Amino acid sequence: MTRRVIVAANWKMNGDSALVDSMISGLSDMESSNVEVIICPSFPYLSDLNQKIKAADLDNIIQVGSQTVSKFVGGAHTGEVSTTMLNDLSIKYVIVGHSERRSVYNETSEQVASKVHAVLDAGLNPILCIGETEAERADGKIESVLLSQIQPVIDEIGIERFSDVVISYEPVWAIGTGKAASSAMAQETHYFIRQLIAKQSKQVAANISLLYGGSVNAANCEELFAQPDIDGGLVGGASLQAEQFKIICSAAKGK
Ligand SMILES: O=C(CO)COP(=O)(O)O
Repeated sequence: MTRRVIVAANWKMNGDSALVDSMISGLSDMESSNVEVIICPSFPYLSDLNQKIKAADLDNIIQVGSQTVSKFVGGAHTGEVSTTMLNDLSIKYVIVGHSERRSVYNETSEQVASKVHAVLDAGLNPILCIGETEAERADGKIESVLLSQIQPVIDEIGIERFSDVVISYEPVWAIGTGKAASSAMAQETHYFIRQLIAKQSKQVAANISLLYGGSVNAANCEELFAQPDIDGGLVGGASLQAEQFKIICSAAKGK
């Protein structure tokens, strides 16, 4: 896949039917651009959001994604949702390995790799989240942590298929804290990630889309997205307000 500009909304476990409706009306004046806009609500709202996007003629601008998925295709897995089900609902993207899933639900990088594999096999687009904690940064472990999160995925799917993965670098200390990484710090880490991939394939490194996530808002998005190795963002809190989210999507235009 070639490098794309993407702004994705991760609603996390927030929102309800009213939010779906207010987002559709708030985003109804969005125009088509080079930016792929994706909204990832909780499972119960995927179908409703997707149908309302189509009904509002926004489906050439906004796509829908889920926040996680099972690595299994079906069967006795109570509480889980499969890629087959997401395909059935015409969902195109899946966030995989968000730090909240890793830390609260103990997802390992090997499990995350299996999920990425399942997502690709189903013809869906994975958004793989990686990022270090504050303590790991303080200990100078950023690079080894990022490698330990990326390499199991490359080992699982092979470097050629890795270009179909969108990466979101989300330093854990920047998530939900209001303390985004500075644009220089984010660029430095994105550059490192691209170089790390380039050691295995220069072509994949050039083509892969690298998003930044962690306290992206209407005030800091422009500077972050202006960085050469930042191809867009994965937005939490600020994606729950249509006006802020539109500003963030606009800031990625023309990259
Ligand atoms: O975790 C995030 C997106 O996946 C970032 O969340 P915030 O934008 O709320 O910091």
